[in-house]
Amino acid sequence: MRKPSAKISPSILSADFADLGKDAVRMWDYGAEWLHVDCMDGHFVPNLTIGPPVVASLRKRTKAFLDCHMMVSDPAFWVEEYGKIGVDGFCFHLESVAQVPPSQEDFGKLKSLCEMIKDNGMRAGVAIKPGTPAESVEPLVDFGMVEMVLCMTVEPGFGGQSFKPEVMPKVKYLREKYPELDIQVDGGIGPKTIDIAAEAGANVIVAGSAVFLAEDPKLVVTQLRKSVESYA
Ligand SMILES: O=C(CO)[C@@H](O)[C@H](O)COP(=O)(O)O
Ligand SMILES: [Co+2]
Repeated sequence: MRKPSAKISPSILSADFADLGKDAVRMWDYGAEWLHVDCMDGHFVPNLTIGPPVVASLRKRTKAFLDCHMMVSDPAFWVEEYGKIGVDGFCFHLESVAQVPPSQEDFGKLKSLCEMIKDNGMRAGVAIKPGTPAESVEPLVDFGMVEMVLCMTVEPGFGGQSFKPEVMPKVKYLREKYPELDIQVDGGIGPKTIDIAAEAGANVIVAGSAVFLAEDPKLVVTQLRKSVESYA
């Protein structure tokens, strides 16, 4: 069975924040069907980025699938507002809601959070840090609570870090177990690292600095897609 289609999601964390609208539009023009929006609250991670007003302005500018990566301590607090804005994907961190591995009580919380995300018109995704095992998210996939697992390939918080190849066995394991699952990788992905991630089975590709700092960002978007498609 082929893995799901490639989705390229440039991370606007590396864009020019004084010109976000323009950068969002040009990513769509370069062929990126998703736009990755890193929402950080300064608590879950030691960095502060953007929230609802900016995400709402982005929504007005782009037709891309708005892929919000919620690096926040209380994701449930934000669900309704992001739903109203018209965000497409709401991906919360497992570690922000549950112990690792999650307890029985945590599964109750996770289930209601995922239901809330869907009731507010968004796709639910779960993100895990490099050190969090794949097994911790299996029940969320098995019970249809999430449609995407994001395997972080750097510690969340900042763009421009180095890709962690040690995360790849986790991606491989999830791909073998779930051939139709959207598996996203995020952190340090670019032309030099994409083949490792694509071969492991990732199909949703986030790239920030590799796209925005490139001389030819369109070429990078095309290279990322080609690599994912060649390992389909
Ligand atoms: O979520 C994050 C960082 O926490 C990412 O989305 C980064 O913004 C990706 O940037 P690069 O590593 O591709 O520069
Ligand atoms: Co991200």
